[in-house]
Amino acid sequence: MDILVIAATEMEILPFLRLPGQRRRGIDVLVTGVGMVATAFALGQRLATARYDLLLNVGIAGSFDRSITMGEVVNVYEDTFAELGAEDGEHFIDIETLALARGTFLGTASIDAPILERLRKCKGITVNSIHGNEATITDVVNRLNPQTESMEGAAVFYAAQYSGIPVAQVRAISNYVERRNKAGWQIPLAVKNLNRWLIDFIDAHRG
Ligand SMILES: O=C(O)c1cccc(C(=O)CC[C@H]2O[C@@H](n3cnc4c(=O)[nH]cnc43)[C@H](O)[C@@H]2O)c1
Repeated sequence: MDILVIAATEMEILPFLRLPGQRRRGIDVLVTGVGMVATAFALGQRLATARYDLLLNVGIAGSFDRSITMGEVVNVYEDTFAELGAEDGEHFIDIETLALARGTFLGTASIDAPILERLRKCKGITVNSIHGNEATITDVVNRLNPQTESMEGAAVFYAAQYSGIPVAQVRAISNYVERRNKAGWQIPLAVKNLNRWLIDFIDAHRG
């Protein structure tokens, strides 16, 4: 199985990148840069010249859901471009209601693997700006009821959908989505747990 692991930054998958090459055999890694545009561009370029059986987007993420513990690794099965649409005074009209494009995409990998199945399944949104304002957080929760937030997930699902390649998104929670509180972020814990999961997953699927 040819797998492409996609991460926004090297920092998020450094423990995986430090594995001996032999253990990473058959697995390609793409570090895209942060955000939807960088991700779509890098992934589009890669998929123009290489074939994969599975795209696996990994990274850290924020959580709206306080029942998810800091550092928990989750399976984001659905992801929405939360800012894609139009403002109409106080209201927001999403891109699907405008009938201009699809705004929500699904993880499509039918991986019969307990290692993926045992993760909590979460509904995610993808944003250009990390939420850090109580009013806009309330608005997006009321509108989309998301559990997680990243800056790339929906772009990876989009590229996978239009390339016809199965895709999964696995993220570890580094912070709660709240008024900006950088001191509360636990990036090292999230990166450690994410990479433990990734290494177990790859060991189970290499070959
Ligand atoms: O906000 C900062 O000051 C900051 C400083 C260092 C690193 C970062 C990040 O790595 C965040 C961007 C990165 O992580 C994902 N992520 C993590 N938490 C969230 C979130 O609450 N909302 C959206 N994205 C988040 C994201 O996918 C980026 O790739 C930030």
